[in-house]
Amino acid sequence: MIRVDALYKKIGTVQALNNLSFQAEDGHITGLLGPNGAGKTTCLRTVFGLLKPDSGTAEIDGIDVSLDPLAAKQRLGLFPDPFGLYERLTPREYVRFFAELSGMDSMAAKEATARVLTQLQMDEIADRRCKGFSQGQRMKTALAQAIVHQPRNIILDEPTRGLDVMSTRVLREMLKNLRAQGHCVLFSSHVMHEVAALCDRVIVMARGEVVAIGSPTELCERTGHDSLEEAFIQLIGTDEGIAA
Ligand SMILES: Nc1ncnc2c1ncn2[C@@H]1O[C@H](COP(=O)(O)OP(=O)(O)OP(=O)(O)O)[C@@H](O)[C@H]1O
Repeated sequence: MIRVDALYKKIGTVQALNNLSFQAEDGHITGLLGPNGAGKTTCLRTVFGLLKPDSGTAEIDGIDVSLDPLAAKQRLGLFPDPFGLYERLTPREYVRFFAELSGMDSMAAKEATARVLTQLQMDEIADRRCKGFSQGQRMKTALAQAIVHQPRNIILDEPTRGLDVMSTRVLREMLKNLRAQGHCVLFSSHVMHEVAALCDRVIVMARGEVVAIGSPTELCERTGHDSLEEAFIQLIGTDEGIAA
């Protein structure tokens, strides 16, 4: 479970997070939806411990990220930008490297890497260099890296940005599988149909704060709109920075 409570963060003159509080549950896919500049990335970076909030707390399974970052990170996987893989490494080398970074000893990292590569049906490409990989193969490698240490919680920042339809579908299935296994999945997006297709719960944010929380259906009912896009526009108060 991921919980943020009363997070404030000012970056330069911008109040990027402004009393942000919400919870993402195990066994759910939670979407962080908001227009450009709403504070989604700032929130996820704070949850991962890359940014320190001015005040407020971020907790992973009840562990305060600021107080015990190592323990919190062991329970958290961060899906990296699949375009930024180390091209010279094979998935096996790449994933094992990150397994060791998460604190596993060499043998445990080797075994965990073999397990996750098989789980994601990557055995055939596991020992090829990432250079030249298709987007779907890159995404699988990125996901293997994020989950090799078997974190209960996984966060993804605009994971389908720049992906083609097939790769987006691969990613969707991977996220649904994680949910079915009881993981807590939190991802940011400003793409309506993606959120509608995947999320059990949506945290709608704008200007660094939560403006609504609910399932896509609940958000439609609450605003009296049939379409999610219309519901979101009403909740946010503008259509600026929204992708259909
Ligand atoms: N390093 C930085 N320097 C200056 N301003 C920043 C920095 N990082 C974030 N901000 C500002 O903080 C606010 C929130 O940015 P953030 O990247 O969290 O939004 P976002 O919801 O992820 O947006 P997008 O959908 O465009 O990626 C924005 O106004 C942004 O300009």
